[in-house]
Amino acid sequence: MGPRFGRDPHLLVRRGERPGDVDVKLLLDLGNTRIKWAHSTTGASAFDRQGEYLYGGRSPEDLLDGLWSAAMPPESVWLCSVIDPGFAAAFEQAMRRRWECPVHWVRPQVEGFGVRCAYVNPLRLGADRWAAMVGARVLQRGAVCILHLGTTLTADVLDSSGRHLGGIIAPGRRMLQRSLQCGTAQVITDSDEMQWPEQDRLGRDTDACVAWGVRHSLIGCCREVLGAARRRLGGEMAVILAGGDARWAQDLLSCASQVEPDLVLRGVAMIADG
Ligand SMILES: Nc1ncnc2c1ncn2[C@@H]1O[C@H](COP(=O)(O)OP(=O)(O)O)[C@@H](O)[C@H]1O
Ligand SMILES: CC(C)(COP(=O)(O)O)[C@@H](O)C(=O)NCCC(=O)O
Repeated sequence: MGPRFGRDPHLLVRRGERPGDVDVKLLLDLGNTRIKWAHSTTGASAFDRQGEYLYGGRSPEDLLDGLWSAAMPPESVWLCSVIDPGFAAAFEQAMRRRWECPVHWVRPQVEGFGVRCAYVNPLRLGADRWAAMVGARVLQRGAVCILHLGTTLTADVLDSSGRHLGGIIAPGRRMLQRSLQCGTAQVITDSDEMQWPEQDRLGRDTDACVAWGVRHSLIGCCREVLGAARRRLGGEMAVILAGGDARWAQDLLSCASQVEPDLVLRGVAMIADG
């Protein structure tokens, strides 16, 4: 029996379509907030985003029920993970038990897929940041700044030769909001959903003050990074916005940018294609 997507409160975007019984790679992006997954048959230009889940405290077995419902197992699995290594290992074992197919981990490299990593120890770089840079090179051959607005806000800058010049890691939208609630006694907000009433960009109650504070923190940080990237590159670059809050940020950044919520999966597809 296939997964019961319709009744699952954790499925956020759209129901996973059943892959046909053909050789399909399963691409997984295990982020700190959500699992995103896609199918790929012919590589980077043809990956097919399937859906996304919040983890919701569920077991790997439960999560897998929602990821693949075809009779044939995937040809291979490509796993890009930045979550707890113990949970990721349990996830891998569950997949191996279920499908007996190869499971490949995305690992950052000194150099590969047209990208040269700035880290002295590339294995310390998040696998999702590496995959995003590989994905960005498919989309942009020139200099590029990736702003990834997920659980965290990360930025990574590549010059036109694919040299990674470095980046930043900062708290993301929900993390910022929750840190205020966790770290204070009286900053209490009514909901996780933030509203930005079009006033003068200053709040007049706690909800609005937090909403504007979070927004200014994120957008101000993005603008600082873009300025630093321009100075370092000595000129303009393309801007790619990725992650769950990419669309939200695009409206606010007032610069030319391309939204690619699935940039990590695009990179994983490229890596899986060899
Ligand atoms: N229903 C939701 N649950 C959690 N986060 C959401 C939701 N809708 C939008 N978001 C935003 O998406 C961000 C997470 O983006 P995502 O790309 O999934 O992160 P990650 O790759 O780190 O798992 C959160 O910071 C949050 O602001
Ligand atoms: C910075 C990150 C937490 C971002 O994860 P995300 O917000 O996409 O879930 C992840 O890339 C990570 O754990 N990186 C390891 C440290 C580093 O990149 O230097």
